[in-house]
Amino acid sequence: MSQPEVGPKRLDSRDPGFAAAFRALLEGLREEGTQVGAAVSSIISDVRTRGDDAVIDYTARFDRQTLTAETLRIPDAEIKAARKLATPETVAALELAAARIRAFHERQMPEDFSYTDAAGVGLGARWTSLGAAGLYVPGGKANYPSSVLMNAIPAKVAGVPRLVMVVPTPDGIVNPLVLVAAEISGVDEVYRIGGAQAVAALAYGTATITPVDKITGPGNAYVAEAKRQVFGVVGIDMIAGPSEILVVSDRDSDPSWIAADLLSQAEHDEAAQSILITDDADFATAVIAAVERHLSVLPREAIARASWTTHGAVILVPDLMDAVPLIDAIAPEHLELAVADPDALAARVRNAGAIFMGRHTPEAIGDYVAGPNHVLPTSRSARFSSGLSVYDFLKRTTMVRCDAQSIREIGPAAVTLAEAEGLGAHALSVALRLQQ
Ligand SMILES: NC(=O)c1ccc[n+]([C@@H]2O[C@H](COP(=O)([O-])OP(=O)(O)OC[C@H]3O[C@@H](n4cnc5c(N)ncnc54)[C@H](O)[C@@H]3O)[C@@H](O)[C@H]2O)c1
Ligand SMILES: N[C@H](CO)Cc1c[nH]c[nH+]1
Ligand SMILES: [Zn+2]
Repeated sequence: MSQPEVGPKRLDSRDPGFAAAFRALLEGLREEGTQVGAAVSSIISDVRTRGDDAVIDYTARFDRQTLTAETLRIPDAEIKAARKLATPETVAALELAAARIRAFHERQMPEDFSYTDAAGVGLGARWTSLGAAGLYVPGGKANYPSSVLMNAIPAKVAGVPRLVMVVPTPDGIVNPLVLVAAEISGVDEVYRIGGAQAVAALAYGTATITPVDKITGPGNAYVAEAKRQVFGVVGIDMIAGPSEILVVSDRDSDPSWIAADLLSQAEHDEAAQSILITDDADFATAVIAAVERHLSVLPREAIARASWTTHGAVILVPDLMDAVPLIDAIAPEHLELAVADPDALAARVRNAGAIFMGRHTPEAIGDYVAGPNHVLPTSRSARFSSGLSVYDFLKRTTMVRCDAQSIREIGPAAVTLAEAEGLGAHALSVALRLQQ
């Protein structure tokens, strides 16, 4: 295919230069390193030393908001009052989304197990929730109430007793829908702070904010770097990169639908990536033309256009099954299969954060109301990780129970292994119990 001067990259898997062009495309999916490490580490150490005072100073500097220790937290009355600032349809839509997300995540709850083996040893594993989870909600360019539901509901379903949300409110402006979503999903405390200082406060605590056990949620480069730096003190979910969508479509899809699907992720971020794989060159051309038509009516046209023209790609393959190795290499955050038999393709795909099956399942339905989580692995990390779930808010503890008889059955082998490792106290602690 010929390359247009501006627009998505066009690749054909039959071209001799395809392998190199595809490698370059994958390179573009790699998370870019950030240059904010030193600034973030100084903010974190300041919050550890000066607590609330440091958080208040950074909030004044970056969010142009004057707070005191007493006003860091958004009062429950203000959160309840937010409902009156939202339209009834929006609240109803959030409630429908919450119910569907809750129902899906309830199905993920794993079961404890226990049994007694042939040697008479009692064995098992039980799940317990984290004690406290911190949810970061971005407050600058993107401020999504749907992401509040997606982070908070799995934690609630897992049984986390304390859920703490932080959201920067630049110039004091709060998005009421974010507060409504927090209330619907059962968030216990909300603080009007953001950036690395909020992450540090959640991880280390201040006089006002009791520390949490794990921090989840997306954010800008400062937030992502802060999460990296506090990992180990607390758990984190993932470092989320820009959104991605990969659509595989045959010629029978409506080009206008597919164009809108590609733009649905392009409009998130200039760095988002939207890729179409198809087996029909005319269809590819029709989708590119439809993208142009849609772009001009989008409220976030500039962002979507920048993303599509710099990171968009259309790949032509001779047969749709030839898409499978490309999908696995891209390991997309979202994979849409707009083909006649999505099951046949899906069965062969190993790497994808979430799969949307068939022409009537746009990715955007999953962003809001389908039920599965929309916090998904990006930057090819679907090769080794999964989307946010109740498992992120649970941990497993194993249990062992020997009695005088069963320890005599398995203990001698433990003594042998301890001696082989030169660990005398290990050997002794078992051997003493064999002499009863
Ligand atoms: N993957 C997802 O699901 C998803 C969802 C929503 C948002 N996002 C991403 O989250 C990001 C949100 O970023 P945002 O900026 O809009 O909001 P944000 O809340 O992440 O960042 C705002 C904070 O950044 C800090 N900050 C800004 N400039 C700073 C500086 N010079 N030095 C130190 N700290 C500074 C401030 O403390 C401010 O409160 C975007 O990149 C967006 O794409 C991703
Ligand atoms: N698609 C985004 C995650 O990649 C999530 C989102 C929030 N609102 C709309 N979409
Ligand atoms: Zn989205």
